[in-house]
Amino acid sequence: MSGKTTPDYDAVIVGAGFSGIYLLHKLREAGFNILLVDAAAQPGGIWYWNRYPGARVDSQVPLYEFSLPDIWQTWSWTERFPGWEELRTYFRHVCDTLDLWPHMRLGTRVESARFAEKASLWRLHLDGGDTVTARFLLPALGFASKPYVPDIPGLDTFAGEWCHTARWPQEGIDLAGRKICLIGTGASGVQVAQEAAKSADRLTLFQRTPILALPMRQETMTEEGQVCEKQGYPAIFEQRKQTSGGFEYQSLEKSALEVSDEERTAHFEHLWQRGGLKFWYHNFADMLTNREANRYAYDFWRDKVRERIVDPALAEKLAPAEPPHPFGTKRPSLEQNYYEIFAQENVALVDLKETPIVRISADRIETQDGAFDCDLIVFATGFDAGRGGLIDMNITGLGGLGLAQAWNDGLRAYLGMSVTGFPNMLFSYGPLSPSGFANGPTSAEIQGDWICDFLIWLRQGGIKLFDAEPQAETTWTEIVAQAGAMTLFPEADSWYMGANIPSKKRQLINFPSVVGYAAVCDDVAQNAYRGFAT
Ligand SMILES: Cc1cc2nc3c(=O)[nH]c(=O)nc-3n(C[C@H](O)[C@H](O)[C@H](O)COP(=O)(O)OP(=O)(O)OC[C@H]3O[C@@H](n4cnc5c(N)ncnc54)[C@H](O)[C@@H]3O)c2cc1C
Repeated sequence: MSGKTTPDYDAVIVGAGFSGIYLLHKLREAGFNILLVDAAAQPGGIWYWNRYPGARVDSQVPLYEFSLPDIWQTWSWTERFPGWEELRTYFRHVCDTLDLWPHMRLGTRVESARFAEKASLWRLHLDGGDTVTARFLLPALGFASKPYVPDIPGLDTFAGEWCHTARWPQEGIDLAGRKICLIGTGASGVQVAQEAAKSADRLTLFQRTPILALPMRQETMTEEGQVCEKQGYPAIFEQRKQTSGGFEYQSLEKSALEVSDEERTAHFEHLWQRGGLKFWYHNFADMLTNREANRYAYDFWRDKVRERIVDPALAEKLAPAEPPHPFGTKRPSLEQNYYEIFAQENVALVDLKETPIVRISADRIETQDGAFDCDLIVFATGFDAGRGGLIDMNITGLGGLGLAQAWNDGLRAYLGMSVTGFPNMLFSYGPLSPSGFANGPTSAEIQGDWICDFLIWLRQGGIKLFDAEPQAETTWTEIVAQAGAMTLFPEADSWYMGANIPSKKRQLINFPSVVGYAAVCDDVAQNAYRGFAT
């Protein structure tokens, strides 16, 4: 195949999560010849890899599903916050209903992708040795394709089992009777902890920063109940595009500082009782921009959590009197009984700020002040978010420039989809788009529709090549930084700021408004795809 100037496909999509599947459906409908490749053996994206005990979504349905009527009219959920098994079954239903299987090559990793300049096409090397070519490359790798495992001395000498939550063995791991050391208290750490506490002989949870977790308030859902609810779905799907997080509500228009103490507390209480992430996205207008407003939210959260913890020393570690960072500037997760598990005899908390890990040996983790026996280490230590999966795909653009090299001094991308020097490539749910702040399916559909329209426009114009103009890329990258600077996000050492990965440049990696982003993308499209050289 090498040397051909006519590509095998109009486009190759990499990734079979919400973004890739939506793109495949839209582009096929528009008459393009498409191949979708995914390293995972089943569709579902992160819900294939993150199948640890307790893995479930924090965005409730119907927000966390496609808005395509053929799909939701023929599907019903059993839980408001579905787990990974149900999400995987949902994805199979989507692929059956939309007849996507013939266009998908699963269990196949893209090892590298190189832009062939003379032929103006992408050449992809797949594991197993095959090569495919495409006019357009559409990586839909999500932000969480590259798990991060900290470099702790001695891990190679550990005699037990260890794994990252996003590389949980597909056959599962029985947690019953195990001595488990769980490192990390982000969303995945909370979910594993709740499950492990049920049956582990010993669960030791290593915390660097307390998670400011919110009550999930899970609900079971019946088919009959959903028949009624579905009447409201089209409005909800429309509404989620009009908000900053891609959820059903926007933050309030009021400041937390302009209302009385009673009114403020009543709104906090209302959000708290309703559960889910609403306390994050439907709170006062200035919660994420004003320290004083934010502090009210933190204090409310702290007092609610402390009511559930009897031991004052433990309460200070899990819900400190002073906020570890402004509320909501690290992704809050949802919990079901997280704060209660620490009262169990088989559960212990280790504060890594007080006593950092020194090394791992054959059967224990050693910290500065103690040693903790274990036969299973679980790393819930997050991801090299945004860029990791793209860099690992070994993408080479014009003049032999690799993406890793292009991002050496920090992330840059026009509209969070296109990097100058990497023509005919558009990625979804990537860095400098709203991704990390956006409800997944909302983002998949907004970007998927936009990418599909762009490829149709190129086809209509007989245009075979586009590249982001350097100035457009620089301007967008600055806009994201400026938007971030107006918020409290830069005050936290979070993955949103790239701070979880040693040597990663500190910058806000996502644009903090879905609706604002969609408006800019629309405007670019209305203006003959301004900022793209063709
Ligand atoms: C544990 C966890 C919980 C989450 N919870 C929520 C939530 O509550 N709400 C929310 O909105 N979002 C949540 N997210 C974010 C989530 O990523 C999005 O909701 C959504 O799944 C993104 O879909 P995607 O298609 O863009 O990417 P993904 O679902 O990440 O899919 C990317 C796919 O690309 C494939 N891939 C990567 N590299 C290669 C390669 N080189 N070759 C071949 N295939 C490759 C991967 O195998 C993967 O299947 C969560 C993420 C994680 C990790």
